[in-house]
Amino acid sequence: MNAVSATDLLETSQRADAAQNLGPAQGTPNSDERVAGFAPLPSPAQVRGELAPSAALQYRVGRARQEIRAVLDGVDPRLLVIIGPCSIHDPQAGLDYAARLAAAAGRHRGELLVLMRTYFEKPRTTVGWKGLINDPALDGSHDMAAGLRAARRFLLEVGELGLPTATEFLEPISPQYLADLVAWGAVGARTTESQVHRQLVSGLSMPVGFKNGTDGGLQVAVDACGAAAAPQSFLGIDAGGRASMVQTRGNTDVHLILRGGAGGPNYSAGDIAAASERMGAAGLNPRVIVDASHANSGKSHIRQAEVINELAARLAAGEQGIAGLMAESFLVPGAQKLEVPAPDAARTGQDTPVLDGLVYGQSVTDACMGWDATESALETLAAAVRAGRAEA
Ligand SMILES: O=C[C@H](O)[C@H](O)COP(=O)(O)O
Ligand SMILES: C=C(OP(=O)(O)O)C(=O)O
Repeated sequence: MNAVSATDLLETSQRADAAQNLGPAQGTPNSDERVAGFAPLPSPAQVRGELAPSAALQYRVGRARQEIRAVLDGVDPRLLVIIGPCSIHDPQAGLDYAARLAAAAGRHRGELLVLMRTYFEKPRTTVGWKGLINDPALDGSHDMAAGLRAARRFLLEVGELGLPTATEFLEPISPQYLADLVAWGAVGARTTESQVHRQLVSGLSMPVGFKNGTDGGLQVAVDACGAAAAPQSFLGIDAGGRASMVQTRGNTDVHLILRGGAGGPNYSAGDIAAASERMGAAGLNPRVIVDASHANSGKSHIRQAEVINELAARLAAGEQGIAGLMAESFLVPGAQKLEVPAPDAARTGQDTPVLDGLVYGQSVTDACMGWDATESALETLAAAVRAGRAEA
């Protein structure tokens, strides 16, 4: 074995860091031993100032949140439909999709309150591409300042089409950059049990749904709603990007999202009644959102459309308790594989145009229904809501 000196190792890692534009780790002795470097980001206030919403859009975001609350509380008899790509990887294709969805949402506005999934942060089971904010060039270059701006720009553009936006909050810092443009939020199955995410939700301004755990466990999500509804004090950042003690008032618009689990789907009428009862017993909103994707469809986009049809038939027959549905949909059905290079490779974000090698409008994460299936799912759901009203 060749002897490698500590100096050699240090020089090698410094060269790699320089290639990635990382500053030196700044810790005192014995700290940051595994940190390759820190790259400062613009503050949330700076990015919000550069990409500011019009007064009309600010009004629309607030108005959409009120409408979502009314649907969740059963005051507005429409069905909430949270639909769109599993992840936004190509803003241009995302906007093409948004334009089509905005038109369809307008056609069905009497029955459906349609929000677009604008998901920029992907929780991974192990490793993989973690979304547009984390790696906007999809090549391992991790230009997060560009990613935050791209996500914010996308929210502005979708908002200007008149479509309310929905996103998963994963990193506790990113909401300061984006949340003012988001009408509805989710905490995913992998983070529902996390205290950090529950605290975060307690301070978010929009309604937020917690998913049941990946094992199918409901109690973690019921507990999450209880924790997020309460005032909390925790460590966070302010708009200037300063580390801060954050004190919240609690989010009373929290609710449950059933997404199935390791034991299979959980969208039967019995599952929904049991979940509603558990939430009601805890003093929380008993009306739930059903995710037709993920473990409720075995991640099959074909099965997802069938799940929507089953749920539509039940809504048409007058079933109560379902406030909304979530579905993953994009322009082209299915998904394609994205090969992300090894994290230690030095990249610029410009020399590998990953998008050029991908199918336009097809998911690079979970499989999505294509546009035709999406349009007919929205029609089926709108008809089901009309029939359900006649039934009641
Ligand atoms: O919704 C997306 C995925 O299901 C989630 O991010 C986990 O993905 P993974 O299991 O492929 O990492
Ligand atoms: C990651 C997601 O879902 P889940 O947390 O249910 O796996 C998602 O909706 O994108």
